Amino acid sequence: MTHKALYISNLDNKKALIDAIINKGLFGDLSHLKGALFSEITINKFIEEERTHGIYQVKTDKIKSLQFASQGERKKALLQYIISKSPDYIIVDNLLGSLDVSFQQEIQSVFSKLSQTTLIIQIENRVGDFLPFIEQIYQIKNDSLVLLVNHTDNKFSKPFLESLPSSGHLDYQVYHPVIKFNNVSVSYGDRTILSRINWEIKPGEFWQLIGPNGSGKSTILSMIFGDNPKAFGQNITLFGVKKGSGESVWEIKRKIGYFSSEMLRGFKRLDSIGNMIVSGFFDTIGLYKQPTNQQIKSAQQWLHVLGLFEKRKESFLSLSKGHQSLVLIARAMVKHPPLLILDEPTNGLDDHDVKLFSQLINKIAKETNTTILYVSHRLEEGLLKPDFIYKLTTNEAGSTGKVLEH
Ligand SMILES: Nc1ncnc2c1ncn2[C@@H]1O[C@H](COP(=O)(O)OP(=O)(O)OP(=O)(O)O)[C@@H](O)[C@H]1O
Repeated sequence: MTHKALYISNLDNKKALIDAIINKGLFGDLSHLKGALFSEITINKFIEEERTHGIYQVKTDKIKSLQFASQGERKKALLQYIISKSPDYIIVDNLLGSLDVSFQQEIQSVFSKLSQTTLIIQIENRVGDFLPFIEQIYQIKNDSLVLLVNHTDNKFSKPFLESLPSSGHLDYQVYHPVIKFNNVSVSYGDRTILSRINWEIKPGEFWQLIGPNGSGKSTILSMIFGDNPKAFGQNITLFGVKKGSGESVWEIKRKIGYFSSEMLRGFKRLDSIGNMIVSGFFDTIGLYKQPTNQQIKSAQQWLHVLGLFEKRKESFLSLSKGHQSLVLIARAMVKHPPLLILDEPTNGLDDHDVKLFSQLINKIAKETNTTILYVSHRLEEGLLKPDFIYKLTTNEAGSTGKVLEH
């Protein structure tokens, strides 16, 4: 049994490649074998089944439904389900994305064991994520498979040379504290998720939020950015104002630039790249209001920074995933928000795009006064070290948090 892998970029059509592996014998004839696909694609299919037919096939002792499970919990549950079906081969797509550090190690050893009896075909866009037992790693060149040799890519060592638009006389100190949680606890039914969280973020700081899968990171974000009803009655201060003392959700959202890799899936409309950035002033997707000259100028400066000014009238969807991410970060930043939230921002990006992403965030951290809250299991190589890390630790009685300083 020769385990194989395919190194792809965000420009390759992953779904078509998976189809070619399963049905067209890209890596040899699999038609007589029982296969499984370990991928977000499969998770989304099962969630669709839950929603439309009420069929709950993928469960664990802890998780009864994929819909309400965290990203990592979903992958754990899918792996357990796939193993229970004893397939002859498993196609693994984005093995480590969304997984916490300890589960990353665990899943690698689970697959090492499985590889003794089961053919593994792995598809990755991060060269560091291949399983150690894979014997042959291929990539697509001119529509054919070639072995991957010595992958280095230094093409974009200094991609963003122009300055970011200035925030003028905006005084970010008036937003102190940007976020303050005072003994915040959250429960679902009789399960406590967060237990007495105390956390203060000051203007201009760069934070990373970490914690194992299911520890409550997304829940914390939804209390800040979303309209999670669990925030009601809690002692939370946002931008110097106690939550619940009159500010509407929209007023809060106006002060936050938000980017998550999940957003890349949501855009189907045919907006131009330029409009996509300008729409950041209105917190809408697409442009419904006439922007002011100053707003247009600011958006144009972002287009210059990204090197996309000449392409501004082209469709946003024509860009690679990496460049779509950069445009959405510019869209989040164009209004000079006091807070930028980056929620698992590199999940799904390939090596090349992650380098671009890191350089853009470094530039934002250096050139603006915006506070950055970065939520990720990974600390990307090229990314500046955050000033502080807030770490959630899971406990039976709910996750607790503490600040780790560099
Ligand atoms: N609406 C809900 N009903 C019941 N349980 C929920 C609901 N929303 C979240 N949970 C549970 O709360 C816990 C925390 O979930 P959350 O998504 O905040 O974790 P996370 O730290 O972001 O995880 P991951 O790193 O895996 O994305 C999980 O165990 C999840 O199953």
